[in-house]
Parts: sequence; structure tokens; C-alpha cells
Amino acid sequence: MPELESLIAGVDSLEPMLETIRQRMQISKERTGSVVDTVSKVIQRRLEVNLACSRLEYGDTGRSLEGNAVAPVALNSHGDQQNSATASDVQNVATSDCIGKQRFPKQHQPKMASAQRGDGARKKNVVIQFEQIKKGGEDRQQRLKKTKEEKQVFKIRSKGNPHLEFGAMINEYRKSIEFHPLRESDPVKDYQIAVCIRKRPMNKKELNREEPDVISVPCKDEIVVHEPKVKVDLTKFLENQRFRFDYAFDENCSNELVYKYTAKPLVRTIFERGMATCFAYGQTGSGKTYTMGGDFQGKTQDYKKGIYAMAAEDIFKYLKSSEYKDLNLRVSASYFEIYNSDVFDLLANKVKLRILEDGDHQVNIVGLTDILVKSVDEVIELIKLGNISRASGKTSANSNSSRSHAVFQMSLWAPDSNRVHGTFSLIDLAGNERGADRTSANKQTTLEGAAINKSLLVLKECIRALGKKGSHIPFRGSKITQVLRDSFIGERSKTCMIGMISPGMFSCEHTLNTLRYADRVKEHRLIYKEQRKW
Ligand SMILES: Nc1ncnc2c1ncn2[C@@H]1O[C@H](COP(=O)(O)OP(=O)(O)OP(=O)(O)O)[C@@H](O)[C@H]1O
Repeated sequence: MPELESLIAGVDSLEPMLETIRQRMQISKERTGSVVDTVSKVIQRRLEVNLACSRLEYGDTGRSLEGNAVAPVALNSHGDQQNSATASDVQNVATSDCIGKQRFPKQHQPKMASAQRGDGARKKNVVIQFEQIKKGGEDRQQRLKKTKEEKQVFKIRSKGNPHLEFGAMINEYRKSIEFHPLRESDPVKDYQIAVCIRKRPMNKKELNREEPDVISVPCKDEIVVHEPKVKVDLTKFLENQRFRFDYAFDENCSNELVYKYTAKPLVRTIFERGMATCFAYGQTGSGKTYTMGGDFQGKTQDYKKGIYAMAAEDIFKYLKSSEYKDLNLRVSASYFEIYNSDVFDLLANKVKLRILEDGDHQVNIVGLTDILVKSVDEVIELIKLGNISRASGKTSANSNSSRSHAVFQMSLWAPDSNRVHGTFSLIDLAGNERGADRTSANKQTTLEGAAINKSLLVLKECIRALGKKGSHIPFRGSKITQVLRDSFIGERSKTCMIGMISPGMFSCEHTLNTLRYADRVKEHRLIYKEQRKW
């Protein structure tokens, strides 16, 4: 029978198409086996129905592929037969055209005259129908994808998300700023007390939360904080506060550049019988350890790129220089941590140490490990050792890098003498937000916060006193200032404070605290505070 042959040929021609679909869907043959079978079944059934329709048109007593009378079938979406019908139903279906309407768009509905056009035309019809199904699937997928994207955008816009609005306001403000950031070629000034600010780049968390970057660094010594605010009538506005410091480092500055303008100028001080101190101050996660210890390559820290190692490198360079070679100085290094009012030796398994003052009012840390070093690599090994020790306490209640002050000291010793020629102290301070936290119900963290707060306040007063010659230095107020007493006295003492700030909107309050603290250390005045409406 020609109809039957064309029907079989039609079904056969579907095989390569099914294979194409399988490949496009990129699913295994095994998994798609049942799907393919179902699709074949659907098409086969439709062919049977078409055949039945055309026979009815021409009065043929058609047979199914199995030789039975063809009955129209209602198929569920999986191609399963839901019910079978009688011959009279066939007539109804054929005349009402309901199958065609349900399954195919009008232009591809099976035509009653197809039998007249011969096998080729019918085969073509099947192919068209199949391609239509295929195209329908692809279209549906495209539509779903588009809807999903639209939903996402809508979600962000409809959140009433103040970030986006503030972000736009900040961008608008930035358009009015002329940026002249710090360059390598800018001169390095000589300060007794230098106060600098470093802005770190936005981190993944801040970017994921779509926090706007609220810090601008317009030039080499200024920082602008765009503080988002909302009035009682819900009007949003920015309070732009402009601060001035000795240097302002933006997010593109490397550790090398920061070092060049902050700690490097202090190295010479210790060869001139002075005391040099460099503090990293700021909120937890603002980049203190990154700046002092070195940047991270994945989880490992590149110590060579930290201020500790860069200072050590310069110390060894000066030792060999013609200017200081004849002094025959030796270098030693120590590394300790101050937590609450206790001192722990990071080079001796965190053993607890005592602080005593001798008859000459010299403050000593009794039993502190001080190791002679001959190269930068040896210094780096000690830093690594100390950091392992520091990190090992993280899980216990008593210590965590952001709750303690870490002090790395390199001292120069005159030959055959136990008197210090000069000391360079590099300090990674505890996170300043820990001192401001009044919400903790835990007694331990409350005490911790109080100790941090007190030590940071006393430190600020000591540095201020160093700047005002002859004024009282309240170094007994905290352990850290007690230990660093010699850094605050004497004509030859030099200090540098690097305030680290996080740029995200949610850190704005802590950032302002850091900037105000740094501003008080060395009173460069706040340049202006202005409000801008949106
Ligand atoms: N300038 C920077 N450039 C790139 N990444 C930075 C920068 N500063 C900090 N980071 C990254 O930010 C994260 C937090 O930095 P870091 O650990 O130095 O903060 P911290 O202030 O020392 O915090 P804590 O008080 O907990 O020790 C790190 O993953 C660090 O790599």
C-alpha cells in the first residue's frame, strides 16, 4: 500500500532528526531513549490520524500500521494514548479538525488533499511538522531564558534597593571630580609623623551585595567619603566628607608604592640612632595584614611583597652601604602579640611574657625571643613562624588576628655591646571596630573590646604628644604604648600610621571612624562636609 510505505518512510526519516535533537540537548542516548521513543510514538500516531483523515475523505477503509482500523487518539503530552475511539469518532475528529488545531498551527495542519499530492508531499508534511515541534521547543527555551533575565533585572530594580540609587548619586558626584592620583614620580617628603590612608579594592562579597564604592581618592593627599543618608521624609542624599592626609593611596596602589611613601623613609632613622614605628590601623578586613605581611596568591601569602620584608630588605641594604658599613651593626628580629594586657611570644610557641621597667625607666619584655638575622630570607622565615603561631590560636577564645596587636621588631645592635642602636617596630593593630563594639553580650568580647579601645585611644594620644614637643606622653595607659615607649620619646623618633579603609557602603561608618581617628593623630583639618540631594 503506497500510504503505508510513505508512512514508514516518513517515520524512518525522523530518526536522523531525533539524533540531531539529542545532540542539541546534549543528553545521553540512554537518558533520552524513552523521550525519543515517546516522540516517535507521538509522530507515528499523528501520521496514523492524518492517514485516517485522508482515507475518510476518499472513502478508503484504512488500516492501521498493524492492520487494524485506525482510530483517532487523544494523546497526552507524553504521547501516550489516553482513549481510543470508534469509527464514528474518526468522522467527528476529521470534520471538526480538532486534532490539527490542538497540535499544529493552522498553516501546518494536515491537508485533506495530501493523498492526491502523492508520497513525496506527505513526507514533506511530516518533516515540516517535526521541524515545527523542534522549533517550538527552541522558542520556548529562548522565551524562558528571556523571562528569567527580565525577572532578575526586575528583582534588582524592584527591591527598592537604595544601593543602586546611591551608586548613581556617587557616580554623578565623581563626574565633577578631577582625579590626580599619587604617582611613582611624586616626591617623598620627610615627616616625623606621617599619617596616610589606603583604600583597598572592592572585594567579592561587596561586589555580590552590589554595594556601591563610597570612597573617592581625588588626589595624592585627599579622601572623599560619600556617606549615604536618608532624611525623615525618606529623601536620599549624600553627605560628602573630604579629608586631608599626608598621602592617600587609592585601590590601584601596590604594596611597593605604599611602602615607598610610608615605611621606607623611616629605615634611615634607625641607622641614625632613632626609633621608627609604622602602624597599620583599620577595620577588620580592610587590608592591614595584606599591607604589612604581603599580598595573597590564593591562600598563600607572598611575604616578599609585605612591608615587613621590604623594610628588612632595605635594612640589609643600608648595612652594606658605604655610609653605615663601618658601624658593623648586627640585626635581630622579634615578633610578639599583645592580647588584652598580655604579651605572647610568637617565636616561642606563644609563651606568655612579662613586661618590666628597669632602673633607667627602660621597658623590657622579659624573655622575649630576639633572633640574630643575616638575610631577608631569614627574616621571612621568622615572620612565617610567627604567623603560624598567631593563627594557631584563632579557634580558641583567647586570640584572633583581628583582636590582638602584632608587633614585629627589627633592632640594630652595636658590635660588642648590648645596647640597641635603633629599632624599627612594625605593628599590625587589632581591628578598630572591635573596640567600638558595645553590642556583644559576651563578657570575654566586651573585655576584649574595652582593652582594644583603650589601647588605641592611648596610642593616639602618645603619637599626638610626640608631635607636640615636650608634652606629657601617657604611655603607661596601655601595654602596647608601654612596650613602644621609646618610640614616643626622643628627637629622633619617627612614626608612620597607615589607616586602611574598606570601600563598601556597609563599611561606611567604620571607614569614617578610621578617618576621624587618623585625622586626630595628626590634625590635618577636615576640608569640608557638604550635603547633596539626589
Ligand atoms: N590593597 C588590596 N588589594 C587587593 N586585595 C586586598 C587589599 N587589601 C586587602 N585585600 C584583601 O582583603 C582581604 C582582607 O585583608 P586583610 O586580611 O589584610 O585584612 P585585615 O585588616 O588584616 O583583617 P584582620 O584584622 O582580620 O587581620 C584579604 O583577602 C586581602 O587579600
